[in-house]
Amino acid sequence: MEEIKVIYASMSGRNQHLAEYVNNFLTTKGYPVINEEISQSDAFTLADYKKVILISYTYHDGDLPDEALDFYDDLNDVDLTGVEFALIGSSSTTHEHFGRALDRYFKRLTAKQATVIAAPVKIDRDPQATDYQRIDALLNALLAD
Ligand SMILES: Cc1cc2nc3c(=O)[nH]c(=O)nc-3n(C[C@H](O)[C@H](O)[C@H](O)COP(=O)(O)O)c2cc1C
Repeated sequence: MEEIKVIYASMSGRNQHLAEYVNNFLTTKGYPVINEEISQSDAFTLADYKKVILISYTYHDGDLPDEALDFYDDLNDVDLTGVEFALIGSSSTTHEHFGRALDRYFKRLTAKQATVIAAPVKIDRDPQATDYQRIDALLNALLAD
């Protein structure tokens, strides 16, 4: 089966945990997974994949994590035609711009001809059982076609 890329940004561990959950979900179904922390991930290789899962917290005032900025800038210079993305992130409703980093990715990825398969799954801090169900549904949609 085709390799699926999972890229995550995490400062205090929640999104790293979500990346591990996603990895387990995919490998249990038999998909090979490449798992990368975002500062180690090369946006120029994204077009080599058919399916990518991007997992990120939101920082500052509704912005991307600092360690994601190079990756995000490089997205300007790639053509992602034919690549499907799913966006997931734990952030916090205590902040004004809840999970807005995911909205930024949504806009940029679609501007670069990627297909973002659904609205981002935004999770308030620690994931609950219903959040895992939302993640499962998103991943099943990503795998469906
Ligand atoms: C300084 C700071 C700024 C933050 N700003 C936002 C924000 O603007 N919007 C938001 O939804 N969450 C914000 N958060 C919350 C984090 O995104 C949230 O705690 C997230 O679960 C952290 O994920 P991690 O454990 O993977 O690092 C902020 C957290 C900190 C410490």
